[in-house]
Amino acid sequence: MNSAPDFKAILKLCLPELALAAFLGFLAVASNVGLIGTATWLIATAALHPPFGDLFLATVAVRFFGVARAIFRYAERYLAHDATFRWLARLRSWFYARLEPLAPAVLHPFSSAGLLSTLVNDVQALENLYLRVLAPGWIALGMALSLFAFLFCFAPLLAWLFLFFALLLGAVLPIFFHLLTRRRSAEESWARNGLTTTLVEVAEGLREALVFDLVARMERKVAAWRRKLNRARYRRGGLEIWAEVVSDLFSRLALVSLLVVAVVLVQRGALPGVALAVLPLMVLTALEAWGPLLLVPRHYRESREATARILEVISAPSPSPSASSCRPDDIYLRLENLRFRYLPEGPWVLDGVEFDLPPGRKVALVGPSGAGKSTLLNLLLRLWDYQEGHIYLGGCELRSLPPEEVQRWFAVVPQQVYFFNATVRENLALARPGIELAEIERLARELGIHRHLLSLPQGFETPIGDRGFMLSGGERQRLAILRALLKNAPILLLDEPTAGLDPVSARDLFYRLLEKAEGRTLLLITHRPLALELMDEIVVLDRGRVVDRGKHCELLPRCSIYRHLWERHGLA
Ligand SMILES: Nc1ncnc2c1ncn2[C@@H]1O[C@H](COP(=O)(O)OP(=O)(O)OP(=O)(O)O)[C@@H](O)[C@H]1O
Repeated sequence: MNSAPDFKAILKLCLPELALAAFLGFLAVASNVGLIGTATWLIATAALHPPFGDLFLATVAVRFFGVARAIFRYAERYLAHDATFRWLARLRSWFYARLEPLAPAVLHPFSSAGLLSTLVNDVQALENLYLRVLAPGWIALGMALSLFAFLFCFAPLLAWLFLFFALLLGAVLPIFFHLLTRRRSAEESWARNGLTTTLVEVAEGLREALVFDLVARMERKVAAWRRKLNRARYRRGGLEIWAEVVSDLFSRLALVSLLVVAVVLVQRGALPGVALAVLPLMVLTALEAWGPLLLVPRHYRESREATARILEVISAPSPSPSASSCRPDDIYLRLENLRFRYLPEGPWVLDGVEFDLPPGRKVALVGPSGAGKSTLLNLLLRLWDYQEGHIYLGGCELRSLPPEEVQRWFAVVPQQVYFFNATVRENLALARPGIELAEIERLARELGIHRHLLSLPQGFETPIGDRGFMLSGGERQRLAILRALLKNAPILLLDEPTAGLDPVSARDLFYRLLEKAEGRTLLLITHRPLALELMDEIVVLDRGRVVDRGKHCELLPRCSIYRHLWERHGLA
């Protein structure tokens, strides 16, 4: 499934497999009603001492319905759960597949806690769509129609009375209680979302909370949300208990009414005496299937809200291009009058940037903090789409190329490196699946970081924890460089690659990196004057504009921003 479905399409996704399960559920309830009906008939008739032959068929029917009820119930549960779990798994994979190309540009209005809650809770909430909305609805509807037809054959008045109570218990009461509890349910889901978001914030910001002595404040915040959630649950639960009591009272009232009418009909000779016990008991048994209908409107609304949140995320316009037949014939990168801003009304972060990056050339992009250097790197990787101007890669407009195609040409060391919770080797192997450890070690040796990696507790097999938190800043940076080089992509994008290393190690590692990157195109983003004299060209960026460009020795005397960069580091 490629296009974003609406609520109806999500419903249709689960219909075919689950319709069979619901039909089996209906057969289970019908068998139960049949069992009660035939058993009551058998007992009532047996009291009149008829010949055994008259009871034979009913005895067989009781056995049949008894066994059928169990088999149908088992088959329904088995099929329903199996189909629901498979459906949820499909829904999650589909949601993730839609989510992936959106990251991070389109997702940035959503908080990570919100996304997590959508991926886990909202998809899970759709489980109720079948189990607590569709199945009880279908089963009750099927039962209402068949029992109505059955009763109509004996006594139309009883059939209409049954239909009246069926509608009252199955539609009027649930809708009435839903209207009554709607505000409470909304309060509950608001409090649940608040609690989830706060808990994720607390988990992510624990270190800062400890450092700034905010733990007590955070605990109070969590406790406040928990109290709000408990209060909302308590209020909603209280109302639902009342709803159950009222619904139960009405089913008893249905039984009494049916009995009264049946007595009158028997007295008038319109019904055989034995029907007095059989028909009302069958109705009472059938009405048990009406119990779950009380919560159908609530679960339906929750499923709709969950679907709306899922659709809100995945319906965001994806940066995928319209189909383009252009294929880059080389790796010549050209930026022409490039303009970009993060928000539609926000300031231009890049404003008319122009420069070329021919194959094999080494260019540094320097400038003060906030000049837009990392932003430019994100545009080159197609993580965001630019609004005006052009970026050409091998003659093709970058925007018209699929992000996967673009990302194939680049290896990157970003400012904030992400590592998976796996071993050093596994994280490095991501650069080139199937790569041999020997090759990783060879490159690590050439970069001069082999010794560092071997000094870790289990060498290359050391687990590095979530986001690599078990490594030092310098170790993370070394790994990131090694991983980028292992990718063997023709263009290297380095955003402050040696941040976190002391100046001597940084210089040593960078020189080795340049050696290994010989022949590849290199774009170095930095505001530290690191080996800039070795660059073919230096582009100076300030407030989103290229203010100067040239070689180190040309820029130093004439460009004040560049000179300032060196002076700040005491090098000019
Ligand atoms: N996701 C974002 N949403 C909105 N604004 C952003 C976002 N990321 C960056 N910016 C803004 O864009 C501007 C350029 O940021 P960018 O990170 O590209 O600068 P930089 O030159 O790389 O800075 P530094 O050298 O400090 O890393 C800044 O004003 C920053 O606040």
